[in-house]
Amino acid sequence: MASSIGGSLPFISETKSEKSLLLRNKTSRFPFFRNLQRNSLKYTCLNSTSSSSSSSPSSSSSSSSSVVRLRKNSKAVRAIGKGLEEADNDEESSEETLQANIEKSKKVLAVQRDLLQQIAERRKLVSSIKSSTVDLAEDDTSYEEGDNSILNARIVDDKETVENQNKNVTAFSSTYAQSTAEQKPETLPSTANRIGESESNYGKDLSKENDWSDPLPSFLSSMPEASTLKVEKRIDLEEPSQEVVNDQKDTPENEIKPSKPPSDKGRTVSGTFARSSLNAVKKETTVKKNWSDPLPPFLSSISKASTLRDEKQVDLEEPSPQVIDDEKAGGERDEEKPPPLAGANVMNIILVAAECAPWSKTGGLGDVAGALPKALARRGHRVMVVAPRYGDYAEAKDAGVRKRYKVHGQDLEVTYFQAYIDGVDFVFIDCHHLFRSREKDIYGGDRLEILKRMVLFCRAAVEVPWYVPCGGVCYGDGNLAFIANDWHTALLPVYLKAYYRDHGLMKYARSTFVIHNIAHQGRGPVDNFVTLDLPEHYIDLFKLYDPVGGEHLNIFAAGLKTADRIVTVSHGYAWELKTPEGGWGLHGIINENDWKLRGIVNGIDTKDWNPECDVHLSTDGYTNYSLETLQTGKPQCKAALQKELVLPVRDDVPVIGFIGRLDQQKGVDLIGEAIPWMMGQDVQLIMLGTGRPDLEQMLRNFESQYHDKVRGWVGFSVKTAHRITAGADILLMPSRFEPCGLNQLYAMKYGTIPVVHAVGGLRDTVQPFNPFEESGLGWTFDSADANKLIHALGNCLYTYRDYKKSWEGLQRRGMMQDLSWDKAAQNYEEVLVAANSFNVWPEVLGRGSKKRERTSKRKAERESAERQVGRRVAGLQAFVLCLESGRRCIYTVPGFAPPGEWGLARIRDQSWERVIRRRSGDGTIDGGGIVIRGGRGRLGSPLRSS
Ligand SMILES: Nc1ncnc2c1ncn2[C@@H]1O[C@H](COP(=O)(O)OP(=O)(O)O[C@H]2O[C@H](CO)[C@@H](O)[C@H](O)[C@H]2O)[C@@H](O)[C@H]1O
Repeated sequence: MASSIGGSLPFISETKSEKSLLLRNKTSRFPFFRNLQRNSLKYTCLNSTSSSSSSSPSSSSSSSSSVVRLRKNSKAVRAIGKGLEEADNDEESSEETLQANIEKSKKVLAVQRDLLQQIAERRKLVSSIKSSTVDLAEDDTSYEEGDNSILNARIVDDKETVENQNKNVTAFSSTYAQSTAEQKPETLPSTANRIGESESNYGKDLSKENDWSDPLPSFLSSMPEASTLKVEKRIDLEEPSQEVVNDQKDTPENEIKPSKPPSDKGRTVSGTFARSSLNAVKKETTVKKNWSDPLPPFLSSISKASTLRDEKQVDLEEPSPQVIDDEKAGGERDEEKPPPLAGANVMNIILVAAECAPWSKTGGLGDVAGALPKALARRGHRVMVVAPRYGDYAEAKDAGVRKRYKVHGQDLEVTYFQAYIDGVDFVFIDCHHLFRSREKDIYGGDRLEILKRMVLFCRAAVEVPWYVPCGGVCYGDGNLAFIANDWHTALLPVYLKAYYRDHGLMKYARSTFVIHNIAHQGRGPVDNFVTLDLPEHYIDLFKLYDPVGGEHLNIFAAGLKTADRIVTVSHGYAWELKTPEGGWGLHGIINENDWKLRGIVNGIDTKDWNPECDVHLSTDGYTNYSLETLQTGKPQCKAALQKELVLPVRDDVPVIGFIGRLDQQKGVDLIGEAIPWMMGQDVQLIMLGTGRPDLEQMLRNFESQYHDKVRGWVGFSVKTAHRITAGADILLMPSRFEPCGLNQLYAMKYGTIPVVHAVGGLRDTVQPFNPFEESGLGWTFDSADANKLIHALGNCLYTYRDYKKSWEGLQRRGMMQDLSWDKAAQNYEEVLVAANSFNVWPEVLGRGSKKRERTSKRKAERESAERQVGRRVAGLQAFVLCLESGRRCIYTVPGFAPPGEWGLARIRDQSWERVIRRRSGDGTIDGGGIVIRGGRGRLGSPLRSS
């Protein structure tokens, strides 16, 4: 019988020690179970008793001890048990007596069953109350609105029911409690409940932990347990213990799944826990709100817990700031702050330029200096822009740093102003004497004066990472990359080398020199060298002889030679620079340094130059427009432009725009040559520019001569530039050379069709229209010739008039391009990484061959290299870059990757040094470096293949 009962009721069949073990297991996983353990063991005895007494009359001792226990625990049970004892002692009893005893036994069982039944019902009731409080907590609105009558009635009903139910078990539980000397008072109220928990599992397999759970995590489902509440409370108010977190993770029914895969595991777990805790707190508070004292014991304890959290209640309707912060922090970090796009290549970048939009701008350089750094910052780099302070810039505050420099015998004080905008530190170097006086004409003054400005600017700029704290911390030279731009800052790489690197300082700061326009080189007499304040032997870097300038001092040349990398702003221009026509006397140096030159096409600032949100289109009849509203928005802008410039407001006439410096480069004179033809067409021409006086006058003449068709705006107006770009149908760019050109990019973004001379960046960015395939972005002409311009413009006008669909296709294709800086920024990053890596090479190679020296220095080299690359390097894979006689030629270790191009070198059992030496030993390398990617390991240690 016992076995059969045991078989069907595994819990009963378990030995005490087994059950104890089971409970201990539970206890170890759920802290609150520790408080249950003692009581649970008692229930185990009780259950054993009942099962024994009912299952096996022969096991009298067991039966009798059970009855003794029952007597201790309940008056009713005691009375019946007494009857049983008497029955046991009377072996000669009649059959009726036996029958009576059996009946009595049955009654005992019936009473027990009844008790169990009541307890089970009570437990159900508790569950339903809990779920109703969960509903309440979840439905804050209806609760808050005060429409609680039905709810309150139900709760009162429930409460009464609970109290009635409790009365039924009070005698049992209180007696039991009294008889249990070691029982702690605070656990008493929940005793019955625990019985309920135990007994409701009667007939179930308790080894299945599901029996202990409801949909809530187990520590929450045991809310009635006061001690449990305390545990919860502690957990809620403090960080969850690792054990608790692990318990949750380990326990299937308690799984609290993170909503997102944990990037920061600890934080996610913690955040999830905080949310769970919040729910628990909410439930408890709701209970407190609806139930008045006297409460059933287990609810009193909830009340106590709630009271203890009174100060938190305000936060409960709205989650506590801490919880929100936690969640936000987790969420934002996951969603809004993904790992940097630059990954392990993250570095400190300082872009130095003579102008920076929107504070100072005369052309495209200002645009680039204002936009490229933001794109680099978006990739995760720490980025600074250093520019002169020509005026009062509202955003920039005095950094409180003062420095003095002597330039050309003049003692000059420099101050630094600083702003942090869009993730970029903008540092403006102020020197009233040299910069502030030039607000209206930043490149004005005589040659020496300009040279002095640039000398001061570059000397101060190269030291900014040491003196100007940004966000409280100076950049320093760790993993630092300078980006110098055009001749104005070509001295920066030279100063970096002469003042610092030659002396073992800023050893791992690198410089990249960007060519926006090689036509301006900072040429001057060789005598000007003294102004540069450089060691005598540096003069060779500057001296240049060419048929145009004779022997002269060339700032641009020195920058090209000294920089670690050279970038120019398009692929086409990179090629042109190497030609005598495009190199402007520097093509020889460019060719020599071809290995470090790369073309990267500019992007555009899609916040500034975007028809959808262009601030200059929000007034005066202009409107913002998008691809969807192109057909209405753009004509509206066109009409507004015609109106503003007092031209006939006509939708059917093509409006041709020109924006740019009025100089030889921009080919504005070609427009002059084509004007007679153009005026024979039904067109309107709007030109905006400033520059050479003769060309400015030309614009004025055109306007007065063709007043019904031409407007020539002489001046610099950013607003008008934006409005022409939006209102014109066609943008003319007949530049003789154009390193990149930004206006054609802006035009395409605004649905304005470019007609350009296919040169430099214009050729790279404006694919010619192909009417057969309906492809391309505009019209190009292949030489700087007025007739060619006329031919291209004629085709364009023809399409505009007669092929509206093709025209719209051109507009849409242009607008749909991704012209943002993001791609370019990624390319710049590659260049900066290469600049950083390149110079590992001579330092690694340049050591003596003696083994001891090698060993002692290797560590320092390795550490330096690691510092420079900014992380542990090498390991499984390495790129080995070697240079051969000025040709860009990248080798890898023979046998492991194809030579002559980038390749993956899987280097087996070869030390870093041996790799280098083997290559250098066979005479194929006369310069070069190493780029290391990924993996773990250390430079200098054996590199093993995976
Ligand atoms: N009168 C005026 N009023 C208002 N705004 C005016 C203006 N004249 C010009 N601009 C603006 O200045 C910028 C000119 O940029 P460009 O790239 O066309 O020429 P720039 O030759 O100065 O730049 C050099 O550097 C850039 C950046 O690398 C290269 O794209 C380019 O080919 C190279 O010559 C545009 O934003 C344009 O709207």
